Amino acid sequence: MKLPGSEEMRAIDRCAIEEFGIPGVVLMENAGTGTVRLIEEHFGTLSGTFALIFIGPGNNGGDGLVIGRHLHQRGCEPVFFFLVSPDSLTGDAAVNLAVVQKLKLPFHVIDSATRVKTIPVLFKQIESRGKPCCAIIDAIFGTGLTRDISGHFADTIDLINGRSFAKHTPVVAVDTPSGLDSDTGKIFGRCVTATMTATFGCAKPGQVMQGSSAVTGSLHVIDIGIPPEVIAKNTIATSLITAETAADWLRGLKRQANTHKGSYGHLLILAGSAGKTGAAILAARGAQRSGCGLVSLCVPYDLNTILETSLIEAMTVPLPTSSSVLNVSDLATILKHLDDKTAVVIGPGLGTDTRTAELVLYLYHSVKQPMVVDADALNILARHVDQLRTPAGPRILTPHPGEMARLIGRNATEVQENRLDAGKLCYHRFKKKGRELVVILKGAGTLIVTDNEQVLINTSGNPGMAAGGMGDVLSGIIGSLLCQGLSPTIAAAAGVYLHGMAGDGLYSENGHGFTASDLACNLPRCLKQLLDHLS
Ligand SMILES: NC(=O)C1=CN([C@@H]2O[C@H](COP(=O)(O)OP(=O)(O)OC[C@H]3O[C@@H](n4cnc5c(N)ncnc54)[C@H](O)[C@@H]3O)[C@@H](O)[C@H]2O)[C@@H](O)CC1
Ligand SMILES: [K+]
Repeated sequence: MKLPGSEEMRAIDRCAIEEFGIPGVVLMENAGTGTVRLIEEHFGTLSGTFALIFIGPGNNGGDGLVIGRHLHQRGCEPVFFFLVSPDSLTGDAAVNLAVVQKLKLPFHVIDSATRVKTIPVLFKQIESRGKPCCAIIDAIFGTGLTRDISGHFADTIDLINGRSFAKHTPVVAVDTPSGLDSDTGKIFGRCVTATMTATFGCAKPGQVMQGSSAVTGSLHVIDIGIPPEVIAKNTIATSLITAETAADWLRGLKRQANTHKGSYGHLLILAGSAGKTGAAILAARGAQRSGCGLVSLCVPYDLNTILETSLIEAMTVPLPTSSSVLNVSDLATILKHLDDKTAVVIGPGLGTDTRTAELVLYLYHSVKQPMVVDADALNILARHVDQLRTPAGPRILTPHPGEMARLIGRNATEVQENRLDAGKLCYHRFKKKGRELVVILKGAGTLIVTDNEQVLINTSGNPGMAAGGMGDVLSGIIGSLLCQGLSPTIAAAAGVYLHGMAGDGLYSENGHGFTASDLACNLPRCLKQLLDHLS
């Protein structure tokens, strides 16, 4: 599913209007009627009720005017609160204002803090006539919001959110809750907390970012008559990873009867140190349980027994001069074992010892195979950004917010406030010309930034996955999908979806408390479920 940002949505609207000849007022009409239909479906009959409709300065306000007209048509009394002078409306919004004025529908101009305070009084007056309020409609700002909300706009949003005068009345956001940056999910100072959002044409990237559902409420996409040809013709950088897309990407993993392990690649994992052997084990399990043909691990000599006894189906390479951590002095042995491998995972539980760091930097630069760079390998990269040369092969970086903060020189809160910007910044910092790079920013709504700034946002996963070892399993899954022939971007995107899906199965059955090992065990079932759905 495509998620156009505000610029892209403007281009889509323009294309529908100018190139395909669909008038803007028609799109606005469809947006309004679609929203009213949605309200009716969810909140029941509208006849004999009233609704408060807050109208802002742009076309979002125009949508609100259409909504009011159609509520009126269904026997619901619309009460408009204009947050700007009605005379200032232009274009399609002004066209709809003229109709509303001809119908003599009631309105109030709320253009100061003092006037905001009159809203509860007006509400009580209307309610005393014996009508219930069916909804509060937020048509203040849509995709045209560009700066922090202040003054009487902010006061109105605070009043809507507090609404002690109308505690149980649902709030319906038109296109997007006013205050939510539809590109990034950032809040412009204030934001309407909606019960439901009716968004037009397509969902927007900011609406699916971490935490945005707290302000969008349930999100519904309304078809406003933008032809699929218009969507196909316009470049949209962001899309959603769904079960359908993941299944389609994994199509090639369906197995023929006559097959052997050599067809599914050989993954080399460089992970683990004294006290963190579990990270290496979990990465290997993630790889094995997502169908990797063969898995080998390069391990410090002293830890070899632990790994060999825990991973009986994997092979290990005990490194002679590495004791508790991987050591650059074993480089020659590692390079020898790299020769026949399809892909590499480096980082889980490695530690950041200087001898390990030297090894990681060398391999990041020189390994030709695609490489998943995770955990401590990322912490090492973060300390040596200036020394990084063009890598010899594709790289997939898999930071969680803390690691991302170190990679881009911000703190974790800043990363979480604008995950999209953080992902893009990291991509540009590590991108080298001619080499494929994929950045995966983990967390709720994991996002992936890849070449040409394409952004993919994941829809699977749950709070039960906030537990140690989950990331290690993910690195193994992605390594395994690379081994099975998927491109770095698709391995990353399908891997992230599969990982979240395996967690979702466990969470929906028993809630949180499942482990990364449990999740790994659930991978074959999820993979099968996805592949079975393919026609
Ligand atoms: N043909 C179209 O373009 C369609 C547009 N539609 C609606 O139009 C919306 C986009 O319309 P607009 O581009 O007019 O944008 P908005 O309606 O979001 O409002 C933009 C206006 O708000 C002002 N503004 C921005 N930030 C502000 C702030 N912090 N404080 C005070 N004023 C601020 C701007 O100066 C501008 O006047 C969509 O979200 C959607 O609801 C729909 O009707 C479908 C068709
Ligand atoms: K809105």
